[in-house]
Amino acid sequence: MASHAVNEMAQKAAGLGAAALPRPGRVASNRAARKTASMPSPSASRSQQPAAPGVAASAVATEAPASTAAPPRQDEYDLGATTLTTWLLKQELKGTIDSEFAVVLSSIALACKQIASLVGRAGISNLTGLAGEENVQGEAQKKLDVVSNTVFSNCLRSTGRTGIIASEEEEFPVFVEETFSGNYVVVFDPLDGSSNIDAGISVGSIFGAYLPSEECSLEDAEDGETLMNNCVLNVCQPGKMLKAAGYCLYSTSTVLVLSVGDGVFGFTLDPLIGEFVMSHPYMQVPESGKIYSFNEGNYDMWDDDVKAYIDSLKKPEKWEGKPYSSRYIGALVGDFHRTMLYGGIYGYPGATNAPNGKLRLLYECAPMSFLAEQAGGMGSTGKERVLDIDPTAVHQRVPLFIGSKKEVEYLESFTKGK
Ligand SMILES: O=P(O)(O)OC[C@H]1O[C@](O)(COP(=O)(O)O)[C@@H](O)[C@@H]1O
Repeated sequence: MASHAVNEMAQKAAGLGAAALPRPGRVASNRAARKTASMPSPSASRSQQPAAPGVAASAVATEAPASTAAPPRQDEYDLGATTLTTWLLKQELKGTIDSEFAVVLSSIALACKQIASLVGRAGISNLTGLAGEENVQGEAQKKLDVVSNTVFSNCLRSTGRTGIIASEEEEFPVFVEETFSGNYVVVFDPLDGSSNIDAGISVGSIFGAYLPSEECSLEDAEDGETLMNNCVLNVCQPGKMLKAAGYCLYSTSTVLVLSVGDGVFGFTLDPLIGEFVMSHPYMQVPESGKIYSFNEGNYDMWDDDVKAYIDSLKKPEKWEGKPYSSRYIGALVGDFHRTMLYGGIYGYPGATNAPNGKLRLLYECAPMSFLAEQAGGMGSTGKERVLDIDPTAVHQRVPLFIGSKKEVEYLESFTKGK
């Protein structure tokens, strides 16, 4: 079933007008025509940003301030809680982000709200099952993979502040023609863990946002090919350059977790008012936790050092008589969210059939590692810090071990330097 047919179904399900869903994936062709258009140059926009110039987002965990209590209620209609909107405003006032970036993050929150409602009603709106097409990774796309990608792309485009978007579901980064300032670069996995959809088990969305690269301006692209190269270069930035990262969990509740480089905050969607309300201020991943989350079905294909590590977790005598517990949802967002709250480690090692594992650096491993570090945890390939890796391709895969600091360090004691 062609993707636009799936979109039509989503339109019906989401009650959106036909015009609202432009065809995703329009790339460079219109660029030459717009060459003359007086778009602000990426470098100009960067200097206007109150960003910490040239410094990668702080990887140091941010301590919670003395009081994270909600502000006093003004009256009975005062939510008495911090919503995502008011939190973004506070970040702007603090100069951590600017108004244009706040618009981009709000558009991502809107996309997550839409996806939450589509996921919640998938079984009764004919949105379960396959879309009949494969994505660039050779994976059979679920209908909701395609729909979530359209929803995310639409929301980002509608801001006029995103210059380039790159999705797990799109082979190439997309140059956003509608942009008129900010030119932020946004990478995303619109629906992570989609193999869980039809069974109604947790899934999620993952995203990361960068400033446009100064080294390769979109302005100077003479033709479509150069533009595409510049788009790819803009997207392929190391995780330590992230300006923000986050995920949204679609499960027993819908929880949006994000960081703009100054701690990690979680917001739960209140279905009564349709707003994300702060529920997890200054998230800190526990320093250790006796929960490991690996797909042990791949055990025989792992390196010996990873096997030795996993075997060690199961030896009760090593852990005061109580071995580690195994938990695996099969959706990175769900397993990572639990790890952020309870501690422990999630891992997707390389294997003989997939030496770099399964997960994609740009829109899965780097955003999650940014969050882990902001919350006092770690993100490692087993050999190096995920955030230090310079991506060489948009859909590049790397092994991932992420979670509590002491747990990842213990893992690295098996894998590093061997
Ligand atoms: O089924 P496996 O091999 O354990 O893989 C599950 C992992 O793959 C993922 O589903 C990633 O892939 P998708 O983004 O394509 O869903 C992760 O969320 C999850 O942790």
